[in-house]
Amino acid sequence: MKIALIAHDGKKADMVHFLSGFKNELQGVNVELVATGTTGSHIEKAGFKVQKLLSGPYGGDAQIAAMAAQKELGLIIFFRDPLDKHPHEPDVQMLMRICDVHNIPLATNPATAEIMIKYITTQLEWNQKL
Ligand SMILES: O=C(CO)COP(=O)(O)O
Repeated sequence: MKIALIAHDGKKADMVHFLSGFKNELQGVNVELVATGTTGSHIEKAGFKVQKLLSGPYGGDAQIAAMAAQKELGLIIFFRDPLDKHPHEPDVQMLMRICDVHNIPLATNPATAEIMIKYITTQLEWNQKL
């Protein structure tokens, strides 16, 4: 399963902290990570293998939306910063709309993402044992 990761600048540290907490679980299952450019660089530095797309403001969110529309993603984790402005807000809205159009799970905060990651890693672990 492919998981897309995106974090606004004010939430990048939260993303790295979150993923690091699930490193063992994620490494034990068949999960591929894809991320917008700068988020991907942070994740890579934390020791994860990740496919990096364009930076968000340069089209990275749109690339993730295209992957979602083509059913290439099992889950999107997007830690948005609700206290900051973003020049590419239309792309952000478009990504969230595409997730709803195609019924793609989208976690926009760590509490939701934790529930999803725990569920997914348990299910994948179970399937890999079958
Ligand atoms: O802007 C973003 C999400 O809207 C994230 O993009 P970066 O990961 O390139 O900073």
